[in-house]
Amino acid sequence: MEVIKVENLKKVYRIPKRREGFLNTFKDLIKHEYEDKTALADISFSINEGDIVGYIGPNGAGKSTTIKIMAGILYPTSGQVTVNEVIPYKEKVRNAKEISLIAGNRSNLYWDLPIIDTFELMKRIYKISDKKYKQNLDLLSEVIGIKDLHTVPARQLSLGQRMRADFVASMLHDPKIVYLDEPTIGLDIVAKDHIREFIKTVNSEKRTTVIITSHDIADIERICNRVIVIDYGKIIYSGNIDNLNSEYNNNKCIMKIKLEDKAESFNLEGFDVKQVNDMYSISFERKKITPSGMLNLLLEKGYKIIDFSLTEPSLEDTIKAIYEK
Ligand SMILES: Nc1ncnc2c1ncn2[C@@H]1O[C@H](COP(=O)(O)OP(=O)(O)OP(=O)(O)O)[C@@H](O)[C@H]1O
Repeated sequence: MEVIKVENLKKVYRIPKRREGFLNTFKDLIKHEYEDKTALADISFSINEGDIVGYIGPNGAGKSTTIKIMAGILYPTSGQVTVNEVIPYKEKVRNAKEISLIAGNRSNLYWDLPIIDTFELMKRIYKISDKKYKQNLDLLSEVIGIKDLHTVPARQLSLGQRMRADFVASMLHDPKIVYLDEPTIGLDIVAKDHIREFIKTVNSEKRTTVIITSHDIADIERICNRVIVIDYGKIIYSGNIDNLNSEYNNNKCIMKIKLEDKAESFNLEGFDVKQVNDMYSISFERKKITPSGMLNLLLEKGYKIIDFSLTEPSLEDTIKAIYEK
């Protein structure tokens, strides 16, 4: 079932022009001039219930702008967004009941209060019943591991603990859709894994739809079943992660070999060869030659191979290649 539909979304920011110099600053105060900045040129996609979608792109691509429009914080310049059959920026309150927006660089917790007080406040704001509140608080605190921290003020928490408490605060009302903007930014590897597992658990137990933006490709690789890549406010890829690798890398693979005779010079015409320490790395496309075909070719040419390994470009390599294009 489709829960989010975005059609021909466009967002142009109007920015006041600022010129250098005292006189110009004075003139700018009297007569405002503006310039247009297109953040979203034309974005269309739909997302089904229970999907975990990675919404990625380089800095300034338009990810946060899209999320803010879907969350009802911003109006688009043109186009249409429907979230749970609601136009989010027109019916903000109705929309807010069904969603949650969690940003790694901002907190929803009250700084000086014990975190349980923020949770209680969420209970009142969202009119959560006593039964549901208790159930969710117990379950979420247990899964994310903050049961012992309920009485600690937010300002005394580490970044990782604060982030986990933020997740609990934002999930108490059982949102159908969760927007995550850089949810693991600044966290250590263990804390990142904890957050990723939590997202997967909530998604599978409650069928929560999750849209996540992150510059940490591991977030996308570990939890998403689909990815949308945008750049300059346009979609450049939408589909599953495996296809992304084959579509952009032509099923490239890299064979690293170590030769018996270290002094032997090595070159393979028609292939990209690099020397890395005492090994050579050969890049080739599977559709041109299979890995076993490559091994046979090397043996036929008389090279004595004493060690070898085969790798495929990581998702990070693929996405880097897309951004560079
Ligand atoms: N409030 C604003 N006023 C003017 N321009 C803005 C505003 N917010 C964003 N922009 C511009 O719109 C474009 C898209 O910004 P946006 O924050 O959506 O990108 P992003 O993909 O989230 O980037 P990042 O990965 O760096 O967070 C950028 O060029 C940015 O400078």
